[in-house]
Amino acid sequence: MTKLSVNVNKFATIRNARGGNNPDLVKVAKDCEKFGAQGITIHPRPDERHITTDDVYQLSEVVATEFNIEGYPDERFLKIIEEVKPTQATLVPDSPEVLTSNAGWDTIKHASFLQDTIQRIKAAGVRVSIFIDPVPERIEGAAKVGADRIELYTEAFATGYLKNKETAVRPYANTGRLAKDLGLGVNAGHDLDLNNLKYLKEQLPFMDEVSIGHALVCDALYYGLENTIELYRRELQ
Ligand SMILES: CC(=O)[C@@H](O)[C@H](O)COP(=O)(O)O
Ligand SMILES: NCC(=O)COP(=O)(O)O
Repeated sequence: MTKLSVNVNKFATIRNARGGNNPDLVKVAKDCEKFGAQGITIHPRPDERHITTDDVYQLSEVVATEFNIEGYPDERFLKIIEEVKPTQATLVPDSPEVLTSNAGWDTIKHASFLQDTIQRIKAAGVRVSIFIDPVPERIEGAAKVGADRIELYTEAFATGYLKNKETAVRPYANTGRLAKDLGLGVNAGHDLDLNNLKYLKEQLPFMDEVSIGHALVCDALYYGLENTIELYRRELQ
């Protein structure tokens, strides 16, 4: 089964736009789970443009499904992980000023840093996933540095899907199977939506989790949150 983890960053973006507590992120997360989300994902960026540090601790008290915290593993992030102990930490090589995540890890160039970081997070009893491009050598590198899972960075798939879906999915299917053969779990995320998700699932039936935020929140503006989560879950059946 491929679990749907709803990334609630953009609900926090809307909330922060007016400075109050509407939408209430704790209520949103609980409702997402009530409507069928099998996980909640957040990405507490250093500038707190959406998810704040307070959000992290408040959500950690209420998330009853899988709690996935994404981010660059600096000391601030690692302290949060060690204190909150989420289900999963997803390491993303983002610099603080990026508009959104735009690259996966070079697990060869940064092997030593990743190995030490993963060891520290695992010592806290937290599962570790590495945000990664579908490059075979880097998938092999993820296994070597001790990751539990990879998260395939699917922006290139989403973009290519609109032109030629077979070509777009091929590197993801190949490296996803390689990861499985190496004993890694396989997550996927970034720019997945109601148009491309079903095909990705058909070609990578072994995926453990997809984390979806931006498109899902946009769809919820039209279809409502409960209906939208049901629509995304249906694409993963
Ligand atoms: C790692 C990933 O692809 C997403 O979680 C992305 O980081 C979303 O971040 P924003 O919501 O800030 O665009
Ligand atoms: N890891 C991907 C994620 O959490 C959400 O990415 P997006 O759907 O907002 O592009």
